[in-house]
Amino acid sequence: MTAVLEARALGKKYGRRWALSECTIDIPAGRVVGLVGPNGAGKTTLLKLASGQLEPTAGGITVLGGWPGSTSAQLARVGFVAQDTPLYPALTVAEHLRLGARLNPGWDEVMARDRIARLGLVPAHRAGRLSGGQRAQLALTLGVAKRPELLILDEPVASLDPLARREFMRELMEAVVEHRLSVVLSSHLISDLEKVCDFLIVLAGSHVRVAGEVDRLLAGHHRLTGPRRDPDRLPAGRHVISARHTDRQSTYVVRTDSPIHDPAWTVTPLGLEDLVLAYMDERPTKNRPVATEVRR
Ligand SMILES: Nc1ncnc2c1ncn2[C@@H]1O[C@H](COP(=O)(O)OP(=O)(O)OP(=O)(O)O)[C@@H](O)[C@H]1O
Repeated sequence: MTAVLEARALGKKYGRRWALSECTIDIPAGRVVGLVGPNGAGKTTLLKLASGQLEPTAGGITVLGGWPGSTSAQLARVGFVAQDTPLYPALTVAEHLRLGARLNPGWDEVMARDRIARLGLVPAHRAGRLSGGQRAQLALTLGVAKRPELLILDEPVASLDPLARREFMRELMEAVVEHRLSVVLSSHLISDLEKVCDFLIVLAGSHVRVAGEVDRLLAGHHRLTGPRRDPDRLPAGRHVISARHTDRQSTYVVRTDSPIHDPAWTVTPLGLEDLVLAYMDERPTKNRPVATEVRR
């Protein structure tokens, strides 16, 4: 299967500070990718590099086999909805749709109109008078109706109410299935991502902490709970991702390829949120391997 996004030692510096560093990932086509990490981790920077809005300082990135933003054909294949839903405040909803139709060769007029009607957006209203959530819905409509092959969404649902969020996620999944759309979606709402994502990237401190298929990542990580002890007394071959201790008890999240049969430990599986939090909690250390899963 072709990769929708390939990054090799990708880095971006603002002034003297790296916003993204040594980012190497392969995202297969047809996936819904959840991009998570703490504030300032580098998520928006990665998404802007992928959509051609920023130039790398180091390394390289290809999207759908081409340089991001290099040609109008390449731009037409990638949809991007920014975190701050940039619209033209003086233009009406209908004028935004007309602009979308003029700028995008694959524009789906029926879909755009249906979506606007279903959301109850009034075509004659100016974007500057819409609520934050309504603006986000309009921006999302423009991104989806463009019919891109890859849709990049930077915190698209943050300003939507819970019902609208659920509805949007459902529509997104329909578009993935019907139009073979690939999606990269950044969000702090892991419970939403859990429902739709089959590929996960955790960024923290400008580095990729983990990347791979959600099922395989969940199968390869465990929580170990037992009497307090140091990590060097853990069974061999386990990478410690996070550790917490009380006076009497230690709790580790470990990555391992083999089953753990050690009666000294209670072994429990992890959910997506536990996994994400463990990697976000991880202190950057030079010697700790980045758990990047390679495509099969
Ligand atoms: N235009 C800019 N000029 C200087 N520094 C920037 C610029 N944009 C981002 N940064 C810095 O780069 C780092 C990564 O920012 P980025 O916006 O990519 O993080 P993020 O993971 O998207 O954060 P959030 O979850 O808060 O949206 C931060 O330290 C931020 O301050």
